Amino acid sequence: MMRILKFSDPDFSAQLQRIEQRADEVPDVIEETVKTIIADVRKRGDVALFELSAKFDRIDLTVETIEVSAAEIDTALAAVSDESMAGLQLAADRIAAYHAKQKQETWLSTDEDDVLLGQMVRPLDRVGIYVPGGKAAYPSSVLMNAVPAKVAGVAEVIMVVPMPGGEVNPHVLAAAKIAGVDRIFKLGGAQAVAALAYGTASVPRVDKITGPGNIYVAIAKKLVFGQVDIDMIAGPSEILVINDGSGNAAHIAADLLSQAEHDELASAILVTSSETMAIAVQDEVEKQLQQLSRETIARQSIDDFGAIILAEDLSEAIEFSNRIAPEHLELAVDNPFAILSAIRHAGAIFMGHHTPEAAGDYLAGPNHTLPTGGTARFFSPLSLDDFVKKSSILSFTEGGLQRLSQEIIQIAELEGLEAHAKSVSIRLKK
Ligand SMILES: NC(=O)c1ccc[n+]([C@@H]2O[C@H](COP(=O)([O-])OP(=O)(O)OC[C@H]3O[C@@H](n4cnc5c(N)ncnc54)[C@H](O)[C@@H]3O)[C@@H](O)[C@H]2O)c1
Ligand SMILES: N[C@H](CO)Cc1c[nH]c[nH+]1
Ligand SMILES: [Zn+2]
Repeated sequence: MMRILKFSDPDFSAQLQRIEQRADEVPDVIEETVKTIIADVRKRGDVALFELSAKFDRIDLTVETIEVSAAEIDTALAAVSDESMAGLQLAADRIAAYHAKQKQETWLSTDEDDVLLGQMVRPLDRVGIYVPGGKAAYPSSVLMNAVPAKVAGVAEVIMVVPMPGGEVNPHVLAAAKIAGVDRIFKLGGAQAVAALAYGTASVPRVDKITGPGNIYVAIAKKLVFGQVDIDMIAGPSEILVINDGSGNAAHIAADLLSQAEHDELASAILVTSSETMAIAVQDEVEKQLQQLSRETIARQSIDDFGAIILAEDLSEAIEFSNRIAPEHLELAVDNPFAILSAIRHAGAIFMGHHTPEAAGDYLAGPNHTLPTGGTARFFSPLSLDDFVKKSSILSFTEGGLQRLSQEIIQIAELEGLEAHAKSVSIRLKK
């Protein structure tokens, strides 16, 4: 049973601690495993990948089979219905259109006649995208990562996806084809992240790794940061629903379960100012849980990291949500736009009673790769910015340098850096 708690209940603090430490404590236990895996891949390359994939994904890989072949892609495409292809294409088009709006242009400013300044935007050369595939296959995650990379102009997109038991998911490969992924490797978990970060004989080293994954993937990304860039920590899914008593309990329960079914470590929370709604959602969750094929996963997530919280009013609910900084925040209230400005931290905000989180997961357009574990306090959703980098442009005329030279020399002398000062003074007209 999903528990109904008030902020003043002693049980509430205990549950809040579990929820907040979900992202902190587990890594301590698992970090050593991930470190060992990364070190092994660095040292033994492909051989380590073959052994680890056999161990964790029950798949026998060789140099010949580690990469998905053109023939495997053709077989997959033949197995996908026209309707599924059309659905994936619609999603890809909407994601591309949304992300195209995020494009930043190279600019040069001529505010000062004798000094030209600007910023050049360039796509990354090679990006690795992690597509989860342990407990479920995620064609949508292929699109959410690869489409923006291609819109940004990334030359080479390398995808890794685990294929447990050697099973190839045709929809994942179809999504990769639609999105224009360049190469696909049958790798998952920390070993896939390590291969992308350091490169092996088979897997090319990338400049940046993006994409969500389970706790092993999230920690591996954290550990290789610096060797490569990463997007964010996008770990086990989360949803927090703020409700004012309006709306439909069955809809709210369905939205909570839509994230709980991802992972035992997922978190689903309702904060409502209505006791009637709290009880109705509690009943609905129980009813709907029993109908889910992934009931065991969803139930554990609900028991361990779920809660229905009874708030005094909407302000109390919003304050709590800002503390959690959820990956997905649903404002299931009559007038969501009236409270939007009070929301300080959330990966994505779903407004009103007709915007289920699942619409954002699949095809609304915004990215579904979002910060989790409270990191929405400082991380943003995956966006076009993740696939480009910028160079500053500086161009002085002789007169421009003359005009600003005294201050440059002055600051160089303040720092005691003589050669810096001289590099300017040597150019000045006597
Ligand atoms: N935030 C987002 O945008 C987003 C999007 C989609 C999915 N998700 C999340 O991604 C996750 C997907 O998880 P998943 O497990 O289905 O797939 P996954 O691909 O992330 O993880 C599977 C891999 O984990 C590794 N692994 C499993 N058990 C291990 C162990 N004991 N030791 C070492 N390695 C081990 C294996 O190598 C396996 O290949 C879920 O938590 C889901 O909520 C998040
Ligand atoms: N809700 C996930 C992000 O946390 C994304 C996803 C993919 N498929 C279904 N859902
Ligand atoms: Zn989802």
